[in-house]
Amino acid sequence: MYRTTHTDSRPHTSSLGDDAPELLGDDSTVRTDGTSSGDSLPVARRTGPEALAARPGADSLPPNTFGATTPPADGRGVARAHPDEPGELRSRPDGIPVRTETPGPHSDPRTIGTEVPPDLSIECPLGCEHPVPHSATRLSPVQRETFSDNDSSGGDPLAAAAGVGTATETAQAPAIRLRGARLAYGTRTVWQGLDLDVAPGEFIAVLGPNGSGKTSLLRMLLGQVAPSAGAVEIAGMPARLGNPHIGYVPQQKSFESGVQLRGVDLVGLGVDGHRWGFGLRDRKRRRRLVAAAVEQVGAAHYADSPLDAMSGGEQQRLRVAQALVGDPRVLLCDEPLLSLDLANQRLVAQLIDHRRRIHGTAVLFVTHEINPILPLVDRVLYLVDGRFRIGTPDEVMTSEVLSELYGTEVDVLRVRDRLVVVGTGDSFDAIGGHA
Ligand SMILES: Nc1ncnc2c1ncn2[C@@H]1O[C@H](COP(=O)(O)OP(=O)(O)OP(=O)(O)O)[C@@H](O)[C@H]1O
Repeated sequence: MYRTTHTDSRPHTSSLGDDAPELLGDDSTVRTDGTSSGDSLPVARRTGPEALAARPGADSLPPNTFGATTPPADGRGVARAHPDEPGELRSRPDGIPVRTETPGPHSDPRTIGTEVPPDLSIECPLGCEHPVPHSATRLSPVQRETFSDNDSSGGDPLAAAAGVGTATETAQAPAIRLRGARLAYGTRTVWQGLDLDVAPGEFIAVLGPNGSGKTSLLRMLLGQVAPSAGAVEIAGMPARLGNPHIGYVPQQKSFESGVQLRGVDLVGLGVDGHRWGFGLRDRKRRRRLVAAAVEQVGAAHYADSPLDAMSGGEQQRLRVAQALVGDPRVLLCDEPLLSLDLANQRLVAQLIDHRRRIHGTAVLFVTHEINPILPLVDRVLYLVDGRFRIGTPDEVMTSEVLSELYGTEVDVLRVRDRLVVVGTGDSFDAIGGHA
C-alpha cells in the first residue's frame, strides 16, 4: 500500500562507512548543460543564469517585499546615491549615470567615475540604496544576465568597470567549494567524497532523512566541525570559525523563558559580528541597519519585545534578519521555515531569494520540505545514509534516483506544482511535502 511519506523516521539501511561504494562520483556533481533527466518530472529545468531567469513557477510568487522593480526597457535605471555616500550620481551626456569623485564609506573606489549598471531601481534589502551591488565580485547569475546587454568585457561590465577582472574570473569563483570532503564523528563516517561548487547567487536545497548529515555539513562550513578529509572553502577562505562573510539561520529552537534579549538585540548581534566597541557613527549605522533588517522581515511592530514573549514564527523572522544584516556572501539556513505558517514561509523564502538575486549571496538551504522553495531552487544536494546526489530538482527528484539512494522503491510524483514522494516502507523522510 502506497502512502505519502513525511514522517521523521530514519532509513533502515545502515551507514556505509569508509569502504562504502560511492553511489555517485564526480560526474554527478555539477551539470551545467541544462538538460533534464527526462523522467517523471515534466518541467525542464536549467542551471546557471537561464535557470534563475526562467525558473518555472517563480513568476507565481507574489511581488517581493522589497519593492524591487524591473529595469526599464532601455536598460537604464534611476540612480540614487546611498545616504552615507557623499559622492553623487550624475548623468553623462549620453545618459549613463556616473559617480562623482568623492568616495563615501560604502563606496568602492574602483567604481568612482565609472559607469553604473542598469539595475539601480532595485532596493537593497537592508534599506540602503546602493548604486551598485555591495560587491562587484558578487554578481549573481541573474545580475550577470541583467548586465550582459552592456557587455564590454567578458560578459560582466560591472566587474570590468570596477576593475576586478572579467566575468569569467568573477563568475567562476565559487562561494562554496568542497573537494573530497568527508564528515566523520569518531570512527563513523556520515558522508565522504563530497565535491561541490556553489556559485555566487546560487540557491541549493540540502535534503535527506534525519541523521544524514545535513546540519553537520553546515557546521563544517561554519568551521564548527573539521572535515576528516578533503578541502572545504567558503567565501574565498578555508572554513573556519568566525567567518564574517557567512550569514547563518540556525535550526529553530525557542528561546527559553527568562532570556533577557529583545528582538532588536538579536538582530544587532548580526551587525556586531566580530567587532567590539563602537563609535557614535558606528552606533548610528548599526541602529539604521538593524531597523532596516527588522522592517524587511515585517517585524518592526514586535522587535522591541523580549524574545521569550514571541511565537516561534516571530522569532524565526528575526533570526533571518540577523543573518542578513551582516551583508553575507553566503547564507547557510538550517530549516528556516520550520514552525512558520504559510504566509511566513513565503515571506522568509522571498527574503532569502531576494537577497541572493540582488546581492549574489549563495544560499545553502537545509530543509525537509522542498515544496515551499521548489520554484527558487537551482540545485539539490540529496544525502542518504552516506550516499548523495547533486543536480537540478528534475535530475535528482526522480523515482529512479531516490530509489537508488534509499536502496528501495520510491515513487516521486508531481501533483500540480508540488512534489510528493511515495514509498513502500517506513524508511523515508519528509521530502515531498503534503499533497
Ligand atoms: N557532535 C557529534 N558527535 C557525534 N555524532 C554526531 C554529532 N553531531 C551529529 N552527530 C551524528 O551525525 C549524524 C548526522 O547528524 P546531523 O545532525 O548532521 O543530521 P541531519 O541530517 O541534520 O539530521 P536532522 O534532519 O535530524 O536534523 C547523526 O547520526 C548524529 O547523531
